[in-house]
Amino acid sequence: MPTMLTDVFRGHPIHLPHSHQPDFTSLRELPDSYTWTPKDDLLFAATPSPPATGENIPLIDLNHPDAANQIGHACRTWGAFQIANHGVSLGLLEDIEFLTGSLFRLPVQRKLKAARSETGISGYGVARIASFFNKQMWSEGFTISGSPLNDFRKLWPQRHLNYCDIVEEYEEKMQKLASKLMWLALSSLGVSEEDIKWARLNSDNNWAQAALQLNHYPVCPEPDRAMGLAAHTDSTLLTILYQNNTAGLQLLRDDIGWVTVPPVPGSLVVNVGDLFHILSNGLFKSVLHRARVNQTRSRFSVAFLWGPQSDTKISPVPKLVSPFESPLYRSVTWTEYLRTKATHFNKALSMIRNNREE
Ligand SMILES: C=C1C[C@]23C[C@@]1(O)CC[C@H]2[C@@]12CCC[C@@](C)(C(=O)O1)[C@H]2[C@@H]3C(=O)O
Ligand SMILES: O=C(O)CCC(=O)C(=O)O
Ligand SMILES: [Fe+2]
Repeated sequence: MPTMLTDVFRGHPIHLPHSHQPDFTSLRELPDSYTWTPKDDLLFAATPSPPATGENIPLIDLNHPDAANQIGHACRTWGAFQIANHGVSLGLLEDIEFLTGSLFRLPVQRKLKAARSETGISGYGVARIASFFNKQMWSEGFTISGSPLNDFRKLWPQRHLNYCDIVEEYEEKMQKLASKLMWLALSSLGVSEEDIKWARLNSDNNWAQAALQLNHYPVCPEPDRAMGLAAHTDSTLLTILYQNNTAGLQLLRDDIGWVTVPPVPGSLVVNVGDLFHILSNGLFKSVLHRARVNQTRSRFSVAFLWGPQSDTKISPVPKLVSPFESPLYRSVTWTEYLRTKATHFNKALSMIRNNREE
């Protein structure tokens, strides 16, 4: 039996201090445990932010006839892009933003009723990657994988069914969009469905798995010394992020440093995850990103983390591997990769990399 995403961490417990979550609104000063220095994260001060160069992440109109090539170029250079005319209605984006806001505005004791367990994937708590850092992040999260019914019933005894409908519709639309984006990006490399039949990544939409990560970054008394979500790559094929109209997401570009993604109302941010980097034999960049916080506005984001069915082996597309070299990576399922990431964090990719003779 393939492991469902909901069971990925069964037998792989991780201890995260959800219950020590402070009441962010009452803090007038940044506690020491929330104060970050370059010692706590080597990338903390990679460059001043925002950078002076004015380089911006591409905004791609999905109705543009050259959208596939623009997406391919963005995946190779930035590992991310924003999209307009994506077909997801403004009403649905507003609904998911409303749901996210009302979830995080609940009293902390209520949120803790749906706390993520040590071996679970779904529920309320700090980011999974928190265990790799000495300092706490200035954020709270809620992960949905599979039906949110049980958790939502605990959070909103009266209104949970409405909210479940919103999540279901949002996931359905995101699933279709993610599949479309993947095929557009692959087509820019000359890869067709026929070329990777073995991976069962066909566009019938029934093969994928996903998690929805709701993030809240409260107003922070000392944003320059705090970290909303520390630098990481996603384990996904693709991640589609909706951010409310408040800046905070930053991408790391090798030669520039941290670049802030400006919120464009109604648009969505897409980033390449580790599995797409593997599938493209390293051509698409799994971009390091993080979230910073600010002193005046609280920020919400909703990440749709999208990957293959759990028993699907992902490996570099043979067409993209030179006949004189071995593929850059060994094959791996999403389950195997998530477990490797849960133990080795940012070393996970290098652990499945093939050693090549130079
Ligand atoms: C499917 C998943 C990807 C994710 C781990 C998870 O099991 C559910 C949450 C996801 C998330 C969201 C915030 C950043 C991240 C690194 C984390 O700690 O939890 C990602 C994980 C990932 O992409 O590896
Ligand atoms: O909130 C953001 O801008 C980033 C969120 C993110 O990276 C994630 O949920 O994986
Ligand atoms: Fe992320």
